Amino acid sequence: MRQSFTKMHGLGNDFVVIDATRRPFVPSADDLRRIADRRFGVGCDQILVVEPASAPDIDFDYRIYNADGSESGQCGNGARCLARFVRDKKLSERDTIRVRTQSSVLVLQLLADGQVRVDMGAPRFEPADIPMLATQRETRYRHELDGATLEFGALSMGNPHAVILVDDLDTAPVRTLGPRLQTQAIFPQQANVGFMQIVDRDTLRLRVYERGAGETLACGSGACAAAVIARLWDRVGKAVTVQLPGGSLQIEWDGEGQPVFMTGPASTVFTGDLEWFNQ
Ligand SMILES: N[C@@H](CCC[C@H](N)C(=O)O)C(=O)O
Repeated sequence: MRQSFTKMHGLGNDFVVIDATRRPFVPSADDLRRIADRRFGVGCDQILVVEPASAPDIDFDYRIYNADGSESGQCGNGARCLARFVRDKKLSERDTIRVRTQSSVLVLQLLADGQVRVDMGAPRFEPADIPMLATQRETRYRHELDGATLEFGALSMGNPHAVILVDDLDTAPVRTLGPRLQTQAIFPQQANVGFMQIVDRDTLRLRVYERGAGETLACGSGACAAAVIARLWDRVGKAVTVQLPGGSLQIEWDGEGQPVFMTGPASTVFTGDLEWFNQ
């Protein structure tokens, strides 16, 4: 039997989305890498799978796989695409749905203008929750790397993030320092590494070297992480526009213990069938 899929993107962070509500989709890591391959497969940063709800208070389970076959507990741009997908495929008629990932419950709201607003949950800062090997929570962590002291903020948005402040995003060492910091032993599950430039109190610029996918055109959870860290460092207010290479997201955060809200677009590109995927 063929496996149908929908190709979608959120600001150029692209996805293969699969409906597993009626028939299970149980891919191996090799299957996932093949789907994500931009030459031998469909090509994407992440594969998103919609599954039947595993608890009464949610609408769907939402599984997230990176292009390298690893699984994550969070994908913000994917969450917006999932809301669009569920509506377009008539899996739900509701404007607001609750989905459960490996690590979080997210509330997705389809807005009248076609954008999607996501309650991403509250950021977690305790090192054990990120997870990160550190003796105590810090607003700024310092880490010796390649003979220099690197300063960054760290938190979990349901997945681990480190955020580095830079003066000039265009020349930031995203593809060299990103993978170096990502794979340090202080991050036992690795981390998504964001490079953030402050434009003004309402605006950030951001590039993210993602775990399992490399640098992407946008990272929704990374945008939330950057906005939270910038607010903790008193560099922005409670609502910020985060400008990513693929476009902008609106992020709102009321402070410690409160959820982060992310608003942005979700686009469908095409649908197809995986001819080789038989289950
Ligand atoms: N692109 C995503 C994040 C996807 C998962 C991430 N690479 C991880 O491994 O945690 C987003 O929009 O949040």
